[in-house]
Amino acid sequence: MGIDAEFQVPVIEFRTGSPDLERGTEGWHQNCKRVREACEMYGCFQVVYEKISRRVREETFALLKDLVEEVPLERKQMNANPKPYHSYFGPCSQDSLYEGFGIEDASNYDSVKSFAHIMWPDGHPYFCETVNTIVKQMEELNNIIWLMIIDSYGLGEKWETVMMNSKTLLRMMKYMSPSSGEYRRGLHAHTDKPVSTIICEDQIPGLEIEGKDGQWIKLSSSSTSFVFLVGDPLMVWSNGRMKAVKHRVMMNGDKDRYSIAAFTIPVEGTIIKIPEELIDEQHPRLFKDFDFMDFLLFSFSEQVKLIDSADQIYTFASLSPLFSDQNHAHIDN
Ligand SMILES: O=C(O)CCC(=O)C(=O)O
Ligand SMILES: [Fe+2]
Repeated sequence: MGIDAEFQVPVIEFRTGSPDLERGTEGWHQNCKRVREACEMYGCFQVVYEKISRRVREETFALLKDLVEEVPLERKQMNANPKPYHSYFGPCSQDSLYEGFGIEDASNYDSVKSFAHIMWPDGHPYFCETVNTIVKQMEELNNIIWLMIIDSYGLGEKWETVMMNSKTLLRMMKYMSPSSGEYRRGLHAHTDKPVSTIICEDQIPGLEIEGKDGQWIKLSSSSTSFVFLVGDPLMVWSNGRMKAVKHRVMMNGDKDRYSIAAFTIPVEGTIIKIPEELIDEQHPRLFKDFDFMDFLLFSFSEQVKLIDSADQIYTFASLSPLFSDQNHAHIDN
């Protein structure tokens, strides 16, 4: 399927200190509308957010490069967690360009500290401070977006608490550059299993999202922008209004790509449930309620490997198999 480099996903600017970020203002409501439209039409958008400084981004990526280059593999492999997608993955074959680390609940300083103590004997306090700072800021950005989503559907306070009860899983990634001239897969096409994701990349592009007709759209971000992606549980929560966008990472050129992603993971026992306000005659309930962790475990289980990533949520929670088959049958590449 082709690449459409011309096509752009929406770019929404959250200006620091402007009234647009004060809940209830005219500017806030305009942003709510933009965020909702982007999530419903594209399942993602780029957000310009200067409150997270270039400096903290640069420092984080410099530290990530040190981590990748300096720490021996045996230590990296000690970044283990029984929860799916929370651990270290090294290049598992010569074919693989991907290497990634996971820190659960990374806005909590102690979590970053335990990670750093495994990687470096002295616990690298500068790593802890920098990484914890950027995660807290990314979490704040995620919370603003979440409040905008709630307000865009006219929902009440109850939903704010549910969201604020989530934790942030940080993944830090390196994608090796392929041999010269090649255009190769760094990460397979998938939809995200956490509620939502904010991605921050370091200058080298590579992230692509699937557009309406199956064409791939390359995203290019700047040093002040981030990508927000709707995950499967958020799509369910919105009763299918929002789109969980399929995305992948493709590499070419001779530079490695580094990125970090803040994933929203609800606390243990959270039930993903469609708000009553989003169910009516025109919008009948499309999904059953489910425990978030059951879905995460399901989507990483052996039995699911043959199901396309975007279809897994329908297999797991759709109330109408027909809806799933007709709208989401496609073959992964
Ligand atoms: O590295 C990226 O830009 C994307 C990572 C991603 O999609 C994921 O880890 O789910
Ligand atoms: Fe992803």
